[in-house]
Amino acid sequence: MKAEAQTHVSRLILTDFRNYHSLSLDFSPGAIVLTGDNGAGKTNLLEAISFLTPGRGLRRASHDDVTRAGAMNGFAIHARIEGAFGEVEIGTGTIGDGEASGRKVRINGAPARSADEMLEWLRVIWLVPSMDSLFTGPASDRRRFIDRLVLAIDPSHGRRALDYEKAMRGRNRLLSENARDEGWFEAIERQMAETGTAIAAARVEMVRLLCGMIEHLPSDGPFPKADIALSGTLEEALAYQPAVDVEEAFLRSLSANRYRDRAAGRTLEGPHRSDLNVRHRPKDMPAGLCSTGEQKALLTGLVLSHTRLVAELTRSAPVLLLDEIAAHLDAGRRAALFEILEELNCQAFMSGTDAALFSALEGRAQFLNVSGGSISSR
Ligand SMILES: Nc1ncnc2c1ncn2[C@@H]1O[C@H](COP(=O)(O)OP(=O)(O)OP(=O)(O)O)[C@@H](O)[C@H]1O
Repeated sequence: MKAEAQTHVSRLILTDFRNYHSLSLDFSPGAIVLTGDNGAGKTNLLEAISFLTPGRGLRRASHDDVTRAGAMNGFAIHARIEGAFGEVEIGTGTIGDGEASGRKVRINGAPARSADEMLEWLRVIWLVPSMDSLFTGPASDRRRFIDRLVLAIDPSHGRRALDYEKAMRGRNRLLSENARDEGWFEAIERQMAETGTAIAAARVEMVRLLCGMIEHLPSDGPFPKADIALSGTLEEALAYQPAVDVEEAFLRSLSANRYRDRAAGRTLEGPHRSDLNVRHRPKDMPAGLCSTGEQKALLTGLVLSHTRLVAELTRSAPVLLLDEIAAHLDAGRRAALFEILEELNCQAFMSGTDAALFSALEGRAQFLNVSGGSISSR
């Protein structure tokens, strides 16, 4: 079943972003293949598109890092987005605003209330090589991953996470200062319990929805549904209790454990410590113990399931950024991926050094050559 509608980036204009001094490009709605040598600027282009969503983009880079070396005034990204709603112009960057004030977002020329406003128009999902260590790296990577999935369907999740972080930093400060002010602790812990429970509940819900979407993957083939089993640790426990009891339990526990946390110098429990478990079902094995290829297939299956989920919930297929994915897949897996992308009906940017890997898409995709900060059609 094809997603009914699609949102896509139809034009992108970059100023002083990474190795692009000045670039203006028009894109077609379907598959877009970016090929070029190492260091040409393929990932940089995908990264620019990832800035059309809140956060620090697919490399989690600072504004200084993404500003072209030697540029004096920051960077700017302008995009025209087309969807069932018609057209909208999104502009973002630091030009004229300086690093201290952060990047600004404009929608149709007017300042946005916050970066989250971009999510009303466009959802961007990515799969990049740095995610290859998702299952073997620290739990914080997996928390960030699940939070990004939640954010794509619930824009208020970012605010919640910031509020929780702020409250926790306040509690940690009180702990390290050996403060005894009950009133302060109570106020901060109440806020942590409220936002922390909401964060955990949103993650539980995402895991539940994703499990449903995984069922849409093919039964066999390169990204089979039978392989993926998902669960969260804290989230799983919380999922089976009514939210308010959980909030009260978390609050009681925070209060009861001040002494322990004071000794540790930080808050030892809460959603900032939870993890996402992904298992290879047939092997009954944590994903982190699987082979590199198996991990890649599990991750690809997860990202495709999330793409389908976003398409269903928002009634519009999101934009996908797939960096160097084709190089890791054999011909059969590549063909299957292209088929799934076509079925999902999303605009998918795919990069690689070797155009031959995308030959199956001849006549069905827009092919672009990237070279030293400029881009030409093939
Ligand atoms: N702030 C910056 N200013 C200017 N150039 C930059 C900046 N940041 C990165 N670059 C340059 O961008 C290039 C890397 O581009 P990118 O990562 O997009 O390459 P790529 O085409 O994806 O290559 P690969 O195939 O090796 O992954 C490098 O040459 C790097 O020096």
